[in-house]
Amino acid sequence: MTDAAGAAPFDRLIAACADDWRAYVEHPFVRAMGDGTLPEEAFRHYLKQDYLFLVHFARAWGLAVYKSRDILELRQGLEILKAIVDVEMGLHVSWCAEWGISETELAQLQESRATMAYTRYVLDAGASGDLTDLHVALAPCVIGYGEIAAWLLRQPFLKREGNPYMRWIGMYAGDDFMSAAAAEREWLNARLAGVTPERFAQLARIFRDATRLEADFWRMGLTLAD
Ligand SMILES: Cc1ncc(CO)c(N)n1
Repeated sequence: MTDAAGAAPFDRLIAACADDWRAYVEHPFVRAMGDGTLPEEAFRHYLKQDYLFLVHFARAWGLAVYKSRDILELRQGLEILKAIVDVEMGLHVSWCAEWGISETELAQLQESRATMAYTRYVLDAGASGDLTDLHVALAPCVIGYGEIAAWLLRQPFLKREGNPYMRWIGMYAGDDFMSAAAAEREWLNARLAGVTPERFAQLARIFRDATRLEADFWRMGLTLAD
């Protein structure tokens, strides 16, 4: 689906905050995973906070269920919610274990300010807006991580052998995540087609805010900020 200028609506959201989007996708944390130089301590900090992120991410999809207007939307939200709770969180816990982070430690984590800012922003965008506002706030996660993994795979500096972060890259570049990202992109393109310029500007603001908060999440990992 394209507009008169030939760009899909979701690509126009990215174009509306191109510098912020690039700063997020090509963040120093991301590059350091790619070339394998990311300190393990930074990755561990990120993994722990990402566990807390996933809890609120699941809540956000619960909110999507609540904001649904028909059975299709209900089903879509419910399936994603179930996938996060039943599959992704379990994977995350076992992955943390491999990185030396126990379930007990996860249960006692203190949430960092960057995690709070980002997750509560998304929940508020959804609570005060409609399902489209919520999806737009979630797009930097759902679509962004796929873009990041795909971007890394194209970089000449990517270290494929003996890189402890290759598995992270492989997971987000994998079929499961990529097809979820593609479905999200399609849903957004359909929803954004034909919105008024005023509405588009509103959504572009949410998208930009959420993108900047994702970049802050990377920075939190790098600086070990609490
Ligand atoms: C912070 C963050 N954004 C996006 C994703 C992808 O689901 C994730 N796991 N964590």
